[in-house]
Amino acid sequence: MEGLASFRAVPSFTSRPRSSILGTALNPRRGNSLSFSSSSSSIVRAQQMESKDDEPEPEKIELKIKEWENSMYHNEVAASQGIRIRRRPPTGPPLHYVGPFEFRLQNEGNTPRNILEEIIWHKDTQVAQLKERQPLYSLKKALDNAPPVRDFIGALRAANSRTGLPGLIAEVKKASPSRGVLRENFDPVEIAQAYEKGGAACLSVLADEKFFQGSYDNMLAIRDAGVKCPLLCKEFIIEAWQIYYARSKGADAILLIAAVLPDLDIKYMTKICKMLGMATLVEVHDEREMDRVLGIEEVEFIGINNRNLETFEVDIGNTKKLLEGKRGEEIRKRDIIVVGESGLFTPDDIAYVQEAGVKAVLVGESIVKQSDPEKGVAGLFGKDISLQSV
Ligand SMILES: O=P(O)(O)OC[C@@H](O)[C@@H](O)c1c[nH]c2ccccc12
Repeated sequence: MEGLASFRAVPSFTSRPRSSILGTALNPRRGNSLSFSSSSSSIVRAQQMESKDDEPEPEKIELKIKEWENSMYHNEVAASQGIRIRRRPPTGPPLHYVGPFEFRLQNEGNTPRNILEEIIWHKDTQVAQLKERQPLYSLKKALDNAPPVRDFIGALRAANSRTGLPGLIAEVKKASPSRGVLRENFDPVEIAQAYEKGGAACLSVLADEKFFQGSYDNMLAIRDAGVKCPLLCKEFIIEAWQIYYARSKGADAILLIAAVLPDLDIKYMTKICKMLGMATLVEVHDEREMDRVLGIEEVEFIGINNRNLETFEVDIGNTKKLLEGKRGEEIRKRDIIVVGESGLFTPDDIAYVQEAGVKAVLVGESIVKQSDPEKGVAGLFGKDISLQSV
């Protein structure tokens, strides 16, 4: 099993473990607990906690360290890359007495610092439950029956060539934490069909139920209805398992958020998407994230989110800012497709981000809340961009 390390437990008779106790694992045969201290290598030294008088014989103990070690390693690496989002609540209560409950600091212990962190902590629990129900080996079998993958980036390039405007990724989104319910009478298939008729090149389908009232199954329903637009699974990816799961539900592209994932995760997950024939949209919000992502050679498809996912502030000037100077030159040299995301409502907004250098736009609110989303698409671009029009 991944992350399992086996070693010979070398009984130690020190009265207490070295350094801080970072985790414990039960020794299945003896019911006692082991402590292990921090170590830079993936094999940690373990020490018997048994009291001196027991004569523990050396024994081969398998110690599952994946969660503990990855959690420690992940947080350190993430912090070194400027990632503020923690993958899961810090374990246990605050490490020191913080006074009566009513005087506790808001950010003490297990309180998420912002909505993005709250969503990621929810994902951590949700993905663990989904994996229990459908382990990776069974998911890989489900992939044999998945609908064929389609060329997401190719569809955007074709639309851009056809209309001379940025290719539209139209978002099937019922609600969001920042805007609440956008559309009460929400039929994902009807909305997808209207977007396609209006000229959308691709669709973005929210999968998260708790915060966006979305569903993975909406992707299958949209495909079963005969919609040809390739689908982006709009989800908060924290583990590779989710990529396989999205593919099994008909996704053609995956979103990876740089504010959440360290570089190595982005690199690794991009390779998995490529192996599955899927596109990987890597999303950035600021210069540091853009520079990190440009440093990953596998990246060919970048989204600039004009919305700060921690504060919900929206500024379409963000797209222009991140495409200026050396960054823009690097992107053009590598022919990286850039998507302008969020806060786009009018033809002037589209013209502004197109002038900045995007070849595609990701739009949700301004068209999903229209009574006729097909007309909403024409209103967004200021002209009919449907296949019948040009
Ligand atoms: O509804 P808007 O402002 O048009 O934004 C759409 C899309 O960009 C937005 O939903 C989005 C882009 N990246 C995200 C990451 C998580 C959640 C949501 C998003």
